[in-house]
Amino acid sequence: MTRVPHTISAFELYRSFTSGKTTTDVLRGIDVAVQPAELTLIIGPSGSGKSTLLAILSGLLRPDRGSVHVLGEDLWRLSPAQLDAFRLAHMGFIFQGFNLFPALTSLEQLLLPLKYQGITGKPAMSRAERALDEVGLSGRAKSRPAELSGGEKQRVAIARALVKNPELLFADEPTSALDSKNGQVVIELLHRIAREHRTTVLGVTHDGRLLKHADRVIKVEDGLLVSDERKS
Ligand SMILES: Nc1ncnc2c1ncn2[C@@H]1O[C@H](COP(=O)(O)OP(=O)(O)OP(=O)(O)O)[C@@H](O)[C@H]1O
Repeated sequence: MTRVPHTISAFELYRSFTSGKTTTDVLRGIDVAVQPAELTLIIGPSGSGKSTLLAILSGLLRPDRGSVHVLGEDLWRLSPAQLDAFRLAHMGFIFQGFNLFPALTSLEQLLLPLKYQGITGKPAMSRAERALDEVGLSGRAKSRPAELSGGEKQRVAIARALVKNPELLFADEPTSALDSKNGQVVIELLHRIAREHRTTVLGVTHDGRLLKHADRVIKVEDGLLVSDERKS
C-alpha cells in the first residue's frame, strides 16, 4: 500500500446531536491532518468533542458537514459496505473497556479478525503468535479475559488490532481503565507500534501523563481545535 503524505486529513467537520428540543453543536468546524507513522493524541476537557472527532475520523460516525480523507480515500463518500470493507482492511481499534470476548482465549481473540479477512490455518496461527509475543503475552495465549489483569487485557486488545497489520490504529481512552504503571506500558507500546510498524496511531486521552509519549498533541475545546503541538 502506498502511503500518502497525510494518512488522515479532515476538513471543516461539523457534528451536532439533538435530544428532545435541545441541539448541541459538538464539533464546530475542525480541520485535522494526521501524519503517518506517528502517535498523535487528542486531548481536551470532558464533553469537548474528542470521542466524536475520533469516531468521525475512523468511519464510525457520519459528520453533518465536512470531509475526511483516509489513505487517499474520501471516507464518507463510500457506501456502507465499502466503508466496512475499508475499515476491516486498514483500521484497528482499541477501546477503554477492552471489548474482548469473555469465552475466547487470547489466541482465539486474535484468530477471529484474521478469519474475517479470510486468513486461517497455519498462517493465521503464526501471525497471532507473533502479535501476542510483540505485546509480551506469549505465555498468556490460552488465558481467557477473566484470568488476565486490566493491563494484560488491553495488551491482548492491542495485539488483536495489530494482528491485521493495519495502517491505522484508533484508541479511545485506551488507558483510562488502567493504573498509572499499566497506562504507561500501554502508551509506550502504542508509540513503539507507530515507530516500528509505521502505523498511524490516533488516540483520545484524559491522562496528561501520557502526553510525553506522543509525537503530536492536538487539543480540542468546545468543538474547536485550539492547538496542535509537535513533541518530537
Ligand atoms: N450519540 C450521542 N447523542 C447525544 N449526544 C451525544 C452523543 N455522543 C456525544 N454526545 C454529546 O456530545 C458532547 C461531546 O461528547 P464527546 O464524547 O465527543 O466528548 P469528549 O470530549 O470525548 O468527552 P469525554 O472526555 O467526557 O469522553 C457531549 O456533550 C455528549 O453528551
